Amino acid sequence: MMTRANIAIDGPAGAGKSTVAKKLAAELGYTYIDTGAMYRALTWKVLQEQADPENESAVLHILQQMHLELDMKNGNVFVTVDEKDVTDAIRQQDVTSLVSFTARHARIRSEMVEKQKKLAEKGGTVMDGRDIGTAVLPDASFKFFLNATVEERAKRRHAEQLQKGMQSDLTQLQTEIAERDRIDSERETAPLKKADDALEVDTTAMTIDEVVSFLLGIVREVKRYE
Ligand SMILES: Nc1ncnc2c1ncn2[C@@H]1O[C@H](COP(=O)(O)OP(=O)(O)O)[C@@H](O)[C@H]1O
Ligand SMILES: Nc1ccn([C@@H]2O[C@H](COP(=O)(O)OP(=O)(O)O)[C@@H](O)[C@H]2O)c(=O)n1
Repeated sequence: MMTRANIAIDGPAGAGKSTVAKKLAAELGYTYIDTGAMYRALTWKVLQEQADPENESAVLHILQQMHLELDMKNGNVFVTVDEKDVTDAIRQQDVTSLVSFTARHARIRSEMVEKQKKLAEKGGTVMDGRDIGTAVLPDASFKFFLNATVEERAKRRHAEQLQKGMQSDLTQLQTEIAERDRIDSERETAPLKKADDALEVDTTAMTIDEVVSFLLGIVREVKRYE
């Protein structure tokens, strides 16, 4: 019988994780779990409460009090905090520039990892983030680490923001992405890092469909021989 695997997708900002994870999940009939949206939602709430993102106890208190929900509707992730739809708000610049600071604390990460493990306990998930292969799902059946040059990742985000009618400055975006990757890679707890047993895929010169087909090929091929 085909088992329902868990698939871990990690990588730096703009590598294509959420786009690819969503499509892979749809192809396999799996649930997509966007862990970045969880850290973003927490950061949104920290901003609302005018708390200091560097203050671990204050951030932890907010996390323990807030009610966070992730739902898929028509192929998109909707995020609710305390009954309020924050789907668009969590993608705004104020949240983006602070999220790596709230995500740096050990106690925050341990609460988040617990929640994420629970979401995946029945299998059949595609989960994307920074520490999925290393900390959240170390036993995942498939681990991918998507990467691309920082120039390409900034270009992709720039195109996306312009398409959404948002303001965007390519040079600034590249600096912001590189800085966020630096903070994510240098933190002490579960830094952004390829798991030793993950397959790294350089997507710089690949289209979205090429990346999806490549990953899907591996998942289907391996499952056939399980
Ligand atoms: N291989 C690719 N080629 C071109 N554009 C891509 C590719 N992968 C993703 N994108 C686009 O780049 C942007 C960032 O992708 P996203 O999935 O949000 O990245 P991540 O989740 O890794 O931050 C999106 O607009 C997406 O459509
Ligand atoms: N598993 C995860 C997911 C996200 N994060 C943090 O949350 C931020 C936002 O993640 P995201 O996946 O939404 O970011 P993008 O790659 O979409 O820009 C990251 O820069 C990390 O600081 C994390 O620490 N661990």
